[in-house]
Amino acid sequence: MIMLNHPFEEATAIIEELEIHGHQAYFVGGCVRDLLLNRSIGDIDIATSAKPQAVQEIFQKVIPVGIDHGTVIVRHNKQSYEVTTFRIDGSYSDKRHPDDVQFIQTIDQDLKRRDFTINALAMDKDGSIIDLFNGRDDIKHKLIRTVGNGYERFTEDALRIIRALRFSSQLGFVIEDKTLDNIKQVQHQIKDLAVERIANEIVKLFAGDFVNLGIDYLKQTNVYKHLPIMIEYPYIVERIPAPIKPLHSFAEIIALFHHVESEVSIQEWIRQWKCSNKTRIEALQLADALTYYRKYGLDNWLVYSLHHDYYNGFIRLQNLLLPCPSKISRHEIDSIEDQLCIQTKKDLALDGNDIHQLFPNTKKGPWVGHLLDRIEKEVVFDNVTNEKLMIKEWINWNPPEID
Ligand SMILES: Nc1ccn([C@@H]2O[C@H](COP(=O)(O)OP(=O)(O)OP(=O)(O)O)[C@@H](O)[C@H]2O)c(=O)n1
Ligand SMILES: [Mg+2]
Repeated sequence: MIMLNHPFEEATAIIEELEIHGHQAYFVGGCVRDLLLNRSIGDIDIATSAKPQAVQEIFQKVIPVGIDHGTVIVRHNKQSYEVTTFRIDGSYSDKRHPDDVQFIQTIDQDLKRRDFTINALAMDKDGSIIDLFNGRDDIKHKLIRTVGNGYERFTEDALRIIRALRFSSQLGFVIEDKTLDNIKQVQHQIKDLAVERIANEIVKLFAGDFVNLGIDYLKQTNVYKHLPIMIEYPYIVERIPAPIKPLHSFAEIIALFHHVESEVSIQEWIRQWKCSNKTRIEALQLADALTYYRKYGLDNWLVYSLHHDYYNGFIRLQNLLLPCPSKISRHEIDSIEDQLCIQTKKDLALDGNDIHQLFPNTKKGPWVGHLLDRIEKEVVFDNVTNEKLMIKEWINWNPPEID
């Protein structure tokens, strides 16, 4: 038995409440695995014999996020807990009714439907563990192994193939031989998955502490040949520098791939992987910064153009690509930032109106913007002081090309 501390202690109240109402309830999945591994606990998931309707009646604050699949979020002391009814998935045994799930009364069958032995653990409120598939042994031996027949587990949900690789990357675990064979047999089904689900797992894979192991599996299994863009440009995976360090976002991953094969535009990555606008902006900024660095190195303009939030991502990526002695530090970037005399174009001491007053007889046009761009660069590089008079003087010597 294990002494349960935070965050399990707080969640015990949910299990007790379900038990008081005559139901069974356990901690399940990743939280139990991570507890045994001494890793920080992400979400706490609870499995129960109570039907979703009953769960909703027992607790005051609930969010019915996936009633059809038996999942209700219970809010307790400002925390969210996913409470899911014991179930077997109809879709797994009968592909004709994909959303058909069947609620059941015992946890055994529920554990049997899960992906890997290390994830098929349940724990009661006192810390006793139910381990029907030797998940604890596999944790001890650092092994990723499917529960039962791997071919079936992966056919039920091909995302589990990518999950296997991402767990190896997060935990530094080896994929057990048969499981690896099954991955190779079923991987062509990856193409039918929603790309957003794959992207979620790929982000975790590239963020893992053992990312190089994850990437090795990606190559060794040929799984990457079933992923968008990598289908068409399989060699880009070979071009990932090795070893790498963990990356923190999908945008960083895209920027890295774009750097090793610029023929695939950021836009294309965003389109095929259905990324958010936020990811698009971040990836474009990072890719621009890497390209600029390759040409000019680290200077005022690079730091000025790159959004503050992406400094660390840029450093992470750039340092993968640079030999050891020339690595960039955050301190280096911060001290350049501190000395920048403007933060944005709006900080320029002179604007479009001022320019029109300087050239009262000249028609408005794109030349005004171009001139401002040049001024901005001169000011950022400290070639011109950011004062109206000084800038006007500069314009005198560097007259605009009027279109
Ligand atoms: N395709 C999937 C996804 C999930 N699960 C089961 O549902 C649990 C919870 O899923 P999820 O939160 O996605 O994964 P975790 O293992 O909890 O990992 P993480 O720590 O990243 O949340 C898993 O442990 C596993 O038992 C599964 O069997 N098959
Ligand atoms: Mg989880």
